[in-house]
Amino acid sequence: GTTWTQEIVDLIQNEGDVDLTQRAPTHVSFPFIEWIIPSIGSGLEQANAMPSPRTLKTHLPFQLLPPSFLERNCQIIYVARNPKDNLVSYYHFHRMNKPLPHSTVWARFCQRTALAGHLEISLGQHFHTLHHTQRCFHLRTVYSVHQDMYLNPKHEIWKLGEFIGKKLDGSVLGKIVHHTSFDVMKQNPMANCSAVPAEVTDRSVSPFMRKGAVGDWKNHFIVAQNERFDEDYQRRMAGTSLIFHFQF
Ligand SMILES: Nc1ncnc2c1ncn2[C@@H]1O[C@H](COP(=O)(O)OS(=O)(=O)O)[C@@H](OP(=O)(O)O)[C@H]1O
Repeated sequence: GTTWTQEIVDLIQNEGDVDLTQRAPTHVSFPFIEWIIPSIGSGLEQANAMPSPRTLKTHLPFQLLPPSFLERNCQIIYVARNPKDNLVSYYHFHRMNKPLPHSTVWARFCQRTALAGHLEISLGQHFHTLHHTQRCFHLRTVYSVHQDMYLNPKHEIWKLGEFIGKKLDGSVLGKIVHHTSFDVMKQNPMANCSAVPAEVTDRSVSPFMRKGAVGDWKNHFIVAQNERFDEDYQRRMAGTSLIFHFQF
């Protein structure tokens, strides 16, 4: 849901002006701070060259964020997704992302990443939500949860607007809902990640915007994987107030 949220935030900041959000691909408008791609450069340098206020992207877990994020009282939009759907999406992302360790077989990916806790995936532990919810209760943080955006996009976009400090009227809200719907975004070359260089992604293996659905995990997990996952989930997420629903 990160790219989705980025497009929503861009439209909120530009008060629904679609032409303005077409100025550049997402990774150019929003520096991805831990990203270094030879043909694009370093996200950190890109961020440093930008005037404030800047909107940045990171996949770093909370404890690895630069301390200035807290010292300077940055606003944080934390994007989370039902971890089963997230794992499935990640699996397909790994298949099409050339620099990442290749894992062609779902059963192996599922076993090694989520269940055995190996750091085979690019961004470390699959569950970093717990750390986050425990540590930043008092910070300027809002949660943007994929399934909530999917089920009630208008409300979630309104909520993000309030957080950012933009009052969105009904027509702007409707416009943002439309332009950030899966089908419209998938056709938008500035928002669908098709501008990411071919040295990084091979979209012939799997498109970046693949399904965007809630509940696709049911097409991948077998019963035993699901049971193991549930056990792990209970253990790792005990104590967090963030609730995901799996029954779709
Ligand atoms: N508009 C919209 N609606 C619904 N879903 C959307 C949308 N935009 C992106 N997506 C889905 O988000 C998944 C990619 O996640 P991220 O953007 O977080 O990936 S990234 O790590 O930041 O590159 C990936 O999910 P899957 O399709 O399930 O693989 C995208 O399709």
